[in-house]
Amino acid sequence: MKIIKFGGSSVANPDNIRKVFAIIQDKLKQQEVAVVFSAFGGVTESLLTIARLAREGDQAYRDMLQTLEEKHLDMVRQLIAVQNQSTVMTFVKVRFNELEDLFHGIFLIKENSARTLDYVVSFGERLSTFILAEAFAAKGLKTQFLDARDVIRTNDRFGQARVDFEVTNQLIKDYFLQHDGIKIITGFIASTVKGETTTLGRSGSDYTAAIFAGALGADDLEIWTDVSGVLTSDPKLVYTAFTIPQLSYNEAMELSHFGAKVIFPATMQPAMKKSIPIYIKNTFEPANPGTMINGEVTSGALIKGISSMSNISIVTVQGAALLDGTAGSRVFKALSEAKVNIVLISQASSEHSICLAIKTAEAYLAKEVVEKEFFYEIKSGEMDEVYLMHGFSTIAVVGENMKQNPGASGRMFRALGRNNINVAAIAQGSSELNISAVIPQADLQKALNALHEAFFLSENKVLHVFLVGVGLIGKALIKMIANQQMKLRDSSELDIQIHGLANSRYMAFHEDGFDLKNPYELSESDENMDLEKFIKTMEEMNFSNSVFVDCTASQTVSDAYSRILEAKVAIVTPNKKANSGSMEEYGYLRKLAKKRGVKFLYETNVAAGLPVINTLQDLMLSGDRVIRIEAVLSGSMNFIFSELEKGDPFSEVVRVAKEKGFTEPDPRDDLSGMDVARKILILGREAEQTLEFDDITIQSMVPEDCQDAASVDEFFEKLKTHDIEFSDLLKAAEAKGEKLRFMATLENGKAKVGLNSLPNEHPFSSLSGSDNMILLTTERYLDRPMIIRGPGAGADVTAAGVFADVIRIGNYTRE
Ligand SMILES: Nc1ncnc2c1ncn2[C@@H]1O[C@H](COP(=O)(O)OP(=O)(O)O)[C@@H](O)[C@H]1O
Ligand SMILES: N[C@@H](CC(=O)OP(=O)(O)O)C(=O)O
Repeated sequence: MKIIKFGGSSVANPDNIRKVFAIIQDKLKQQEVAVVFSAFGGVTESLLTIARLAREGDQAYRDMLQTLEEKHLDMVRQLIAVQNQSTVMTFVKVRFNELEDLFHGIFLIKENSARTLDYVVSFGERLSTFILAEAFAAKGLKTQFLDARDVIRTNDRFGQARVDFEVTNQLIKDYFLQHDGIKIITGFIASTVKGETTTLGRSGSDYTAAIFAGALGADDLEIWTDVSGVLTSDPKLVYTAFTIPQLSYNEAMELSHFGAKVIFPATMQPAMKKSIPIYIKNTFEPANPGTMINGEVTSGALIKGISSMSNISIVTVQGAALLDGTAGSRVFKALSEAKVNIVLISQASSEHSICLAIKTAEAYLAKEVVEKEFFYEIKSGEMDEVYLMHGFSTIAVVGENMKQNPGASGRMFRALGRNNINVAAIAQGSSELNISAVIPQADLQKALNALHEAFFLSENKVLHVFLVGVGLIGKALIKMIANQQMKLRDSSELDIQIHGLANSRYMAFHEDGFDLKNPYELSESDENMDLEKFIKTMEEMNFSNSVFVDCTASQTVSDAYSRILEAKVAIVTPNKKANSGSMEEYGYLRKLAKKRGVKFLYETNVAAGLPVINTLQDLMLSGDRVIRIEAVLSGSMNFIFSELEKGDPFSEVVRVAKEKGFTEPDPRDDLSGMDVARKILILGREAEQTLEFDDITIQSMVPEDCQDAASVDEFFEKLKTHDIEFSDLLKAAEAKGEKLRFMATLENGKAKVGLNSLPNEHPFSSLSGSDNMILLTTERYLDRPMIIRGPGAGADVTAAGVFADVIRIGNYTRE
């Protein structure tokens, strides 16, 4: 004998039901089965809402009831041929007439007790199961509709009744002996000895199925739902969750107790007692093996799954009175008598306070009953008033292997801490089957994903990128990530996803990550760019391992860095603005990044993708000291002064440089030396020197009268009048066998930027085109300085440098 249960999601509509019937028919080919059904998806919830509206005197309950009746009649029409419909139609209508009377009564007396509500919701399973039994019988199979109230006896704890197994098991066995046909059984509902309707707790149909399996000594029990088994985490919150092939009864119980809704915790007891295996299967993917739950404890992964529960409040009971040995038990007794469920308990060894996680809906009742119990102690000041805090979730990592293998709690709290998630309370069962924590509800999804990554995907780190500035560099970066995505996944176990994109006008987001193979083009159909909103959305998406990539040259964007780092989001940028501002800001950003445990990387601030900043940082970290930095840091200036040697006039060379795209649109931005000054400022700071921009001596290459030229054309006209001066400079250098190079120097804490005449043997003299070159003279590299040379500008090399920084973040965040 096999017991199969189909949940509300499996019977939510006629299409699903046809799949369910196919599964049952398939099973029947192999062995005898009995089937347990829940109410049609969403019906229990609707009945509870209608009852609430009626109690509140809201007439809207009538329309909702009508809609619900229509839904059931429609099921009959769609599942059963017209000629066989009448009995079922009558059954449905009679039940809805009764419901109408019932709700009218609630409407009049404005009361719906737990007893009434149990009766109300029982209609869900009674209606669905009767309709399904008739529809199945119409296929020519002998069926037997069984209202479980006839065989499951419980106490009168309405809403969450306890089963009297002795009586129930006998009644079930007798019923099965006395009745033929395939039993089609209502889940969830039962009755007291007096015949009052009770329920087994929300989602209790799984339990019904287990009760039947236990009573009949079934070979196995199958729970069919809308997911392929118990997953490592709720797939609605963790997209990378995957099916756990096998769980022990204890592990399954623990996961479900802490919120894995896929199976009802109590289900395990009757099955466990008789060692009946439970299979969790997917109605919409029947071939998937799903999860098997049995008595075995398998070795392997440190934990099996992570579950969570929302709408939790923290109830703190505190005061000297608790030091008295009996006070703790008084707290729990008071709560138990009031039927308040405690999700988690945490008590410091001082025993001075107890912290309880309780569903918010029950928290006020908890406060009330505990304060009543300790009325005199509170009055005398031996105990504080019970303190409530709302807006929390519990999160639990579960697995029997934690017993033998230490390290689970370290990994759990490291992952939470790294993602800036505050832990309000912690508990670890003495069985070491679970470690649970209470965290702010707003951080739940982030926490689940961070833990999931830390425990299951540590080989595959996911980085969530938010890219501002989809210009030349930004576009090149997206292309590079797209080309490398597979390789990074396979060889570096790094998964990079882009969730936010913005240019100066528009912005767009993608929860699952943009498809990089077909790059997304921002357009007017997207939202207008609003940096505040961009950052807010990034914060709300609340991913673990988020990286903000700034490929703009904007001061406004760099002004937001502190806020971004504060939110524990890493930053990667070629934008020099933040690092070339005040020394105070430079220091602050570094301190903040360190404090928040995230990286701020900007290798491309200087010389594009050339490894200058990383090299400097490594030298400093390893104890070297910089004596001198000499550098050609402007590709455009180098192009201009090396081209000048060919004999063309200065203004003409500058014009060609502009036409080739080597200069800024207004070449004065390069000729002024300001950009080079910013770069040497940053290098100086990386060399641990305290430098402000104003400390730098800058020799501008823009003649004074050209500075005020209103347009670029006018500038070129005026520049012509200075061609002679530049050719004289060149001639003077050549006469000495030297070359002109525009360079930056830092020595003895002084930085300067300007044109130098250098001997032919100087490394800079060999530089041509738009290359950059940096000479680092340090205590270790004293006789022969370290030379870094290569293309120092261009979208591709800069994007490559940004990409390398992003990958570096992936490696930093790895455990
Ligand atoms: N660890 C988990 N594994 C699988 N599903 C989970 C888990 N945690 C929560 N769930 C949720 O449980 C749902 C199935 O439970 P439920 O809706 O009660 O199903 P049914 O209607 O079949 O009884 C899934 O759709 C899923 O969102
Ligand atoms: N219908 C009941 C019982 C149940 O178990 O439903 P489901 O199998 O859809 O979770 C409820 O919603 O609580």
